[in-house]
Amino acid sequence: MTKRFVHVAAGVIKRPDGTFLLASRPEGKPMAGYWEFPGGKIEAGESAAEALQRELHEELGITMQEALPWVTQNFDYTHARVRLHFFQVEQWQGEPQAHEGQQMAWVSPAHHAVEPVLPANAAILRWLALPDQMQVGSAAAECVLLSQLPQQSQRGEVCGVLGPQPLQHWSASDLMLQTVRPAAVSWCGAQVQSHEQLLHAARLGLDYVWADDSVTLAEIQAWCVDGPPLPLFASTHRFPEGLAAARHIGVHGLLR
Ligand SMILES: Nc1nc2c([nH]c(=O)n2[C@H]2C[C@H](O)[C@@H](COP(=O)(O)OP(=O)(O)OP(=O)(O)O)O2)c(=O)[nH]1
Ligand SMILES: [Mg+2]
Repeated sequence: MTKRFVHVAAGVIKRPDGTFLLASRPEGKPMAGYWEFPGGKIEAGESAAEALQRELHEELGITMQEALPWVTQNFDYTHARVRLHFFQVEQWQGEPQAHEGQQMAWVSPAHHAVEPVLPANAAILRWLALPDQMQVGSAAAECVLLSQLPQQSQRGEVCGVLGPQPLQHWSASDLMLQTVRPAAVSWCGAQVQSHEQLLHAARLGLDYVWADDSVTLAEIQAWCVDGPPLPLFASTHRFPEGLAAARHIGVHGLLR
């Protein structure tokens, strides 16, 4: 019999300098000593955001003021099969305090400094280094080239906070020909035009997808309802109101 999912809400509590909070799991819980994002199980009748609000108050004594839905991850532990609903929390009241005897650490995307981290969180930690506004190549024109001419999309560079690092950026049609993520690249993403393509990118373990201009706002909203399985970029002109509006519905960032 397949185990039922235990639904969990977890918060990436982020300060303006980009550092975020990790906490160690207290003694007595499964996987005690492992580091995690504060949060916990969603109780009957609660939305994921409501559960996070309650957990952050119980565990850290803070009052969350806004939660931006981000990504959802499934993981099979021996103790449970979990579905993790991650949010980014950038506004809260109070100073986080360890209410449950946990250790706490503010860490940066480039340097986590605490170990071991719960295995379901490995991809999450990588993804926190993705900028929220991205273009591929050193000029916007190259981005257009990369996305429109698949034969030229073998290798580019991610700009933004990543600095120049090898990137594989596939067109939607190239994506569907792939069966594994290439080993030699630091970052691997793809253009997507359908939900099927988005799910394929997640199965390959990619770092992001870009819903190109052919994807409607309604489709983007539908893909975000339950949290996309990996960071989702949308096109800049799909969100003329800007990045904040996109993040509000669960889009990671904008790509031009
Ligand atoms: N809070 C949190 N849980 C995570 C993360 N990653 C991850 O795999 N998990 C797993 C570990 C657990 O199996 C599950 C969370 O369940 P939990 O038992 O810690 O939840 P809780 O805080 O409500 O604890 P309790 O009241 O039941 O003692 O999700 C994460 O980043 N944060
Ligand atoms: Mg917890």
